[in-house]
This record gives sequence, C-alpha cells and structure tokens, in this order.
Amino acid sequence: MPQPLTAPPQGEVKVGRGYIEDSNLYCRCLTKVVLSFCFFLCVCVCHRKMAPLWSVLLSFLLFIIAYTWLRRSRNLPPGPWNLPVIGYLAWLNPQFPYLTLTSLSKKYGPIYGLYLGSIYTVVISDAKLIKKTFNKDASSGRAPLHLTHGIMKGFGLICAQGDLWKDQRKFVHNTLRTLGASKVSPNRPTMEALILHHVSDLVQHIKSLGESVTLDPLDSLRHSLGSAINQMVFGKCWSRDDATWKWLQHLQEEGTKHIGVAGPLNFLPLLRFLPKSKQTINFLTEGIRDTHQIYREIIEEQKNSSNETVSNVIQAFLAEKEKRKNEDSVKFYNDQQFHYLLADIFGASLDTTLTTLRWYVLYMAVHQDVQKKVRSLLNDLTLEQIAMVPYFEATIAEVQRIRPVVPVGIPHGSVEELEIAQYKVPPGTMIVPLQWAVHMDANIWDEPEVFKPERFINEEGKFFKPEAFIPFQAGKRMCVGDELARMFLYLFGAALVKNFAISCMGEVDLTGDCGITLTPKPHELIFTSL
Ligand code: HEM
Repeated sequence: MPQPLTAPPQGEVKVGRGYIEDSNLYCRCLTKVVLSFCFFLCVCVCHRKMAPLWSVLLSFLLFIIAYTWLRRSRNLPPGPWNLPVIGYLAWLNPQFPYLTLTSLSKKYGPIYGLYLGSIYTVVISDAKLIKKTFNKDASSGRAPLHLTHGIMKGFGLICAQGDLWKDQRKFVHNTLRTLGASKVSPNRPTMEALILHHVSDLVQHIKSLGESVTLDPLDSLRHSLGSAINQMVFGKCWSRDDATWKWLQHLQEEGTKHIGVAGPLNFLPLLRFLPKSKQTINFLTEGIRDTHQIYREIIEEQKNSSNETVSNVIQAFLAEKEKRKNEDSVKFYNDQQFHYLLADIFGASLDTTLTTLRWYVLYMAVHQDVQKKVRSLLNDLTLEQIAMVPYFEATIAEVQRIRPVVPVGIPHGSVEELEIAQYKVPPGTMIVPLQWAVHMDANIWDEPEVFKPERFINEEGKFFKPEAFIPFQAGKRMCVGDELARMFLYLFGAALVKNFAISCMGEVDLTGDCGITLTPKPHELIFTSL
C-alpha cells in the first residue's frame, strides 16, 4: 500500500537549520577554515620577522591571492567580496534590495555570485540566460531557505521539489485548464463568467459609494478579486463582512509582511533564536495551522456537495485522489499536501494579481492620456472582446514591466551541479532571476524608467512580447497561473477604466514598498462614475 507523505518530499533536503546540508557545503566550509588558518599562520610568521603593520598587510595580500585562486579554480561566477557569516547582506539596501543587486550586475555582468549570510547565491540579469538556466532540471529546486524548507516544509507547489513538484505541477496545470483558465480550454467562457460576476460586483460597490468618491481601492479590489479566487479554489465565497473572510484576508496581508520581515532569518539561521524572530515564526506557523483548520471544514462541505462536474480546485483534488487510489502516486494526495496546495494557489493568485491591479489603476490615474486612449478603444466592446485590443494589452504589460510584482524574482535552487554560461554552480545554490535588472536594462528598453505602452506594439500594430519581458519568469517552473492572471487583469482592468474616470489626489509616489512583493504605497484616488 502506498504510504502517505509525512516527511519532506526530497530525501536529500534536510530541514531545520535553514540550509541544505550537502557535501558541497561542507567543502565550502572546509575551504573557509583552511583559508582562515592560512591567514592566521601568515600573521604569526610575519609578525616575528616584520613590523606589525607590514605583517598584517602582507598577510592580507596573501589571503586575497589564495581566495581569488581558489575561487577561479572552482570556476565560480565573478562577484563582490563577502564578509564571514553575513556575506554581502551588510551592503544590501534593506528597503530596495533589487537596486543593490542591479548595480552589482552592472559591475560584474549578467551572472555573478555572492553570499547572502550562509547561502551561496548566483544572480542572473539576462533574460536569455535565465530561460536557458531555468529550462534545466538541475535548477528546478527551490532556494535552500528556512522559509521554503523549514516553515513550508517543502509541501504545496511553490516550495515543492522533485517528484512531488512534478506531479503537483501537472495536476495544477490540468486543473486550471479544466476550470477554463487556459486559452485552449472549452470551459473558458465559464471562467470568464465567474470572473465577470465579481467584476460587476466591484463596479456596483464603488458606484454605490457616490458619484465621485475618494478612496484607496485596496480593500474593494481585494474583496472582489479574492471572491473570484475563492470561488475557483474553494467553491464558495464570503460576504464583505464575514468574519472568516476578514480573518483570511488579514492573515494573507500580515503573512506577506512577516515573510518579508523573515528575510534575514532565511540567511542567518542563528537569528531564529531571538525573541522577535520567534514571534514572526510563531505568527506564520500558527497562521498555517489555523488556515488549515478552515480548509478542513470547507473540504468537508465540498465532499457533501452534490455537484457532479469538477468546478473548483478542492473537487479536482478529491477526484484525482480517488482516480489514483490504487497507484503509488496517491501518496502525493494526502491531507497535509492538500492544505498547503490550496494555500499556495490562493496566495499565489491573490497577492500577485492584486498588486498588479493596484499598480495598473495607479498608473492609469497618473497617465490621464493613456487612460483616455484605453477607454476610447474599449468603449464599444464587450468585456469578452477587450483582450484583442493591442494597446490595452500593452498598457497591462507595461505596468508589469515597470513595476514587476517580484523585482528580485522568485529564486530557484540548484539540486545538482549546474553549468550556467561558462561557470560551474554547485548544488544548494540559490539562483536569483533579477527581474528588475532585466526590465530596466537600458540596452533593451528605450528610456526604461518611462511609462510607454507603445513599446509592446510592433510595426504592424500588433501586441508583441519581447524576450526580456519576464514578470512570470521562464522555464520549467514558470508561473502556472499566467493565463488566469491575464484573464483577471484584463477583465478587472478594463471594467474599471470603462466605468470610472480615475484621477490622483495631488503628487503620487510611484516608488512603492518592497517586502516579498513590490506594492504601491498607501494612496487615495478619485473614482468618478461615467
Ligand atoms: C500578475 C499575476 C502573477 C504574477 C506576476 C505571477 C508571477 C509568478 C512568478 C514570478 C512565479 C515564480 C516562477 C518560477 O519560480 O520560476 C510564479 C509561480 C507560481 N504562480 Fe504565479 N503569478 C501571478 C499570478 C498567478 C495566479 C493567478 C496563479 C493561480 C493559479 C499563480 C500560481 C502560481 C504558482 C502555483 C506558482 C508556483 C509554480 C511552481 O513552483 O512550479 N500565479 N508566479
């Protein structure tokens, strides 16, 4: 009989100390110990024969030569100097880490290496190289972080690796197609109708607040978008004031902040013993426990529903489990995996799409000329036809380029030695696809810091996507919900521009706040009904 999964799915990934404990890591530690010993030895020897200052300088020089030689002999990518224990963390801009990493890519080129705490990290800022690297099985793991391996335990889809990831990725891909979130799905009209129901609810809600209303659209957007996602994932949605829904939203919002705060914990395992860090970890683990309890209840409701066809993710998972009951792979369909997967799909869709929509509305408010042009192009069209309007598609793409939701990218981890460009990258390395550097590369994009939707329109007037446009990343782990995300963005974005003249209240700060995602700073906009 197949056994349910109770241990982390990847045997070789040990959880608990926040990093992969493989032979390669021991090798690296050994190298550091040997180098430190040489340094100490040099200081002692020189000290006996020379003046103290000269002895220290000479020893330091010898140390640099030995370090460089060792690095070259292992054929690692170039990169900056790192301090022991903390690596390059001390120089990272805490508010905007992607800016520091981007300036390093200008200095060291499209691939460089550095240490973030104890984790060796390779940063890639060339779209072609990212795609080539992420198409290899060896880079299909997740970064060896305490968050992915320690807190999420390698379950779900976002943090999964190996066979579990392969199986669940296929399952989620097929489920999204079955539910209509794919260009080729016969059920696409059903998914469009589901989303449009919540789009119309959003429009009615804002209109009900007044002819011309000033508000931060965050709460209204989160409720309507979240309801569409709830319907798709859980087969139910809650009213605006429902306590469970309010709590789930609170958890999502705070959880994202805490994950941002937990950043250093990923790299400096010892920090986990500080009281403040313990608080953060407790918030995350208790949040996971309580959410899973809610999921248990919803799953029971779905089990009792008389629905014959699969119309949400819960039903799809239950049906798949039943289908595989005599196969070994049923081990991937245990309760723990079920709960983590539901949380992943809910979280991955809501946070990213909501943030992109918020940026979209804000950019439309700032660029009145673009907003008017979009409105005039969409006015006579039904919402189902809007995705065919190249200029509208271009405005969405330009927002995703200029304000990528994850400017540092979602890192991968190498599961075995990997060749990237002419370099050898050891297993257990974190690989960062630096979206910000790619989207802001002045060699590719003309005036990258300027909002110009036209750059996504080709000479024939059609929408086109340059290779360097990677908001969903690329390769084998590329966002599995990209088509669903586009459906959400087009339907919600178009309805807002068609129904309201959106404008700013004075100066707007477009820099944003960077936690795990880059979100707009709190802002109020004026929505005037049309
Ligand atoms: C504008 C909206 C979205 C953006 C910008 C976005 C972006 C991303 C990125 C950058 C990744 C990491 C890919 C990698 O590791 O190489 C990712 C993964 C993922 N996304 Fe999205 N996403 C969006 C919407 C969605 C939606 C609507 C879903 C719903 C199903 C979704 C589900 C996922 C999942 C499950 C993963 C993990 C895939 C894996 O590890 O194999 N995303 N997304």
